Amino acid sequence: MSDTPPVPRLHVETTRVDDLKLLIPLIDPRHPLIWMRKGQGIAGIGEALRLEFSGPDRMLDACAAWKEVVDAATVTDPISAPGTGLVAFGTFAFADDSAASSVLIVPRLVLGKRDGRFWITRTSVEGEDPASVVTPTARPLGPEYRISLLPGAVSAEGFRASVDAAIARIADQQLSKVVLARDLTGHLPAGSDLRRPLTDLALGYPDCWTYAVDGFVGSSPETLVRVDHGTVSARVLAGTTSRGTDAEADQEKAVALATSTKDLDEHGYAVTSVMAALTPHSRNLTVSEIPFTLKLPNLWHLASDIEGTLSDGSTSLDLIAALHPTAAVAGTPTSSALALIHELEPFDRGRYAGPVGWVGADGDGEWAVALRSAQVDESGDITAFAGCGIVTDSDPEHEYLETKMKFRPIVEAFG
Ligand SMILES: C=C(O[C@H]1C=CC=C(C(=O)O)[C@@H]1O)C(=O)O
Repeated sequence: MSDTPPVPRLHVETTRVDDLKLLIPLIDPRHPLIWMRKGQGIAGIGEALRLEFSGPDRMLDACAAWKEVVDAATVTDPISAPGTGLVAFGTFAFADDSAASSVLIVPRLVLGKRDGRFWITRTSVEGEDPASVVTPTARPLGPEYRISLLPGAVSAEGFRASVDAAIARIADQQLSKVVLARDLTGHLPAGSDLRRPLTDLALGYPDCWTYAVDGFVGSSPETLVRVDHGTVSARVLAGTTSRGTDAEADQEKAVALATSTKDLDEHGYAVTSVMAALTPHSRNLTVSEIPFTLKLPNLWHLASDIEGTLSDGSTSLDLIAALHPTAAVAGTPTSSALALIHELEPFDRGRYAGPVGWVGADGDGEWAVALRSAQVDESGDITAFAGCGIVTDSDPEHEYLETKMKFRPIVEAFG
């Protein structure tokens, strides 16, 4: 007899509503579920279904489990737009051997806004009274709090030493690029309202994907993959510099980044890895001819947009499984880079640099690379990571300062 629990039969109903003002005040202060950019997106409340995965096949297992959930569900969706109908929010661990769980969560209630359309999706499990899924009202934010995030397992010196070691391995031709991270840790006061940092992130970084799934929060500028009615797209980032202190200096920084051989090399590895992963699943795949400079409040990135048409019916979950980990967060070649990360980073990255996003019933979805993130545990412990691509011309002090810039969104949202 199989001991696999039966797949729950979900009853899902989307209805159009006239208006939804701000999404964040509507969500749970302690267990927020959100995915938004430029003020649009989806917010979730409660859990109708939670699926957990781990190990090397965590994403492929999620694909299979999601298909069963979709097949068993009854969905009424008169809008049929990205984020309507049955959706799950998801976050996946970076490493195959991570102790962090990877999850798909179907909320009881999803509130969505996109292109002037607003909707509410109610989900109940068969046997439950659908009327028990009540519409929330905005709740005032809880008391203000400010915490310090301090170096955790890796000190500034430790990070610089790891970068030195990585440069030596690259010089030895053991690999071409590796992405090394360091951690900051802190503790939140009991009952802290996570909608506060999320509001700061969403307002401060409107062009990034602001996300919260299972205590994992952040604002990422990097789209791992987006699948929408047969089109596939991604935004690859790698190569970073600081913002200038005035308009002229800022422009000079952008020009220097766009012409830096070191950053263009670092970027090239990341683009190649994404193209290689998407090519078997797409046709007409195009990439920006030369990388462009992407301006964020805390830094400049080199960016390339990739777009194509899906050729094999892959879902967004299939594609995150194919793409992860790209050379923007691991390195090149992938296996040597992962081995070096394992050797030089004395911590489990958890969900940092893994895929975070959502998937719909038809497999479409939007996934970011979980950068500029922090994991908040039930105890209030918080851990954040930031990393940099190391190539042959990297400089340890420069890379350390780059991690400081990358921590800024999280450090300022919580501090
Ligand atoms: C690994 C991170 O950023 C990646 C994405 C953009 C630019 C990067 C870089 O310039 O090193 C990294 O590849 C991070 O933010 O922790």
